[in-house]
Amino acid sequence: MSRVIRIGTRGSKLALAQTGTIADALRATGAEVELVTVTTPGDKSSAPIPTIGVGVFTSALREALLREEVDVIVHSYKDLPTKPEPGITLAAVPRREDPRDALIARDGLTLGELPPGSTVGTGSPRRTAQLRALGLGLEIVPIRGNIDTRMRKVTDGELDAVILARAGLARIGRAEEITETLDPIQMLPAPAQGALAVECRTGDVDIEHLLGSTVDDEGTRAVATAERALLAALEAGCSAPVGALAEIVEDLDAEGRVVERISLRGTAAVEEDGDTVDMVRASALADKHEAEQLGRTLAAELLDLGAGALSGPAQ
Ligand SMILES: NCc1[nH]cc(CCC(=O)O)c1CC(=O)O
Repeated sequence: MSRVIRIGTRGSKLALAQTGTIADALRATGAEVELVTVTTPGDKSSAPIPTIGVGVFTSALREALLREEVDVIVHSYKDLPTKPEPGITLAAVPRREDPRDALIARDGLTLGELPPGSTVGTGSPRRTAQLRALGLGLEIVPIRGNIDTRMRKVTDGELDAVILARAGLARIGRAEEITETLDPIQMLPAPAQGALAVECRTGDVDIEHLLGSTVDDEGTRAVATAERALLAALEAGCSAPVGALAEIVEDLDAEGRVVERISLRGTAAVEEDGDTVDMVRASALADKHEAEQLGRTLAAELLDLGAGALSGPAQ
């Protein structure tokens, strides 16, 4: 392509790392790529994310895309609102990193080794609810800030531990400080955690085809679709207490042939007067081409089990 491809990015270390992988992949095809930094209101605010809403990091990037200041934008998929944005196309979902959550604790401790009363920092209602459900007697401390700021609270001795997405730590080169990668049986990740969403303007077919043929990964798209359909059906924003993990698994069909299916596990909070009183869990299996339906079916099951129809920021 003869035109220079402008990729819009936030200025954080994580955003630059994520955008960098897409820029590198496009450059490898011979394309000329330029990075354009966009400052979002979410970068300037110090309010807790559940208060300011999930859209704060994405809307400024989308506005820059719609104003034609940039041609491609890259998000952490889990930070995207579930509602589609008119004029914007999800052109690629690249191969996902490890979706699990990670513990960074003092003295190399694991979750099970933290004594009752230990302080664990997280700003996520999903992580908070699942930690409480484990019944370890941990004290959950609300925190925010970028990954480095959160990690510093452990190295400075202010907190005993923090929980962060493994993918983010890997992307900024700090995965070796993880003291335990949490088993999804204890802690289901956020829907689409560890995956990226690469967007372009609807109708910009050159860019759409380029992204689709270079960085899109069909399997990741399928699992992320199942997880996000579950989230959407619960009408929850990314900061609501919902966890989901879909995986491609091999199964046998009626004739004994090996086929790929999607397995989906989900968890959601049972709420009373806005407080989480319990977490319910369920799982299901479906054909690889029925990702969306699988997510909706599992959401219906979680609602039957008492999950609250969530009213969180669903922008
Ligand atoms: N909500 C913030 C956010 N958005 C994406 C990531 C990490 C990368 C990812 O999950 O893809 C993080 C940090 C975290 O949750 O630890």
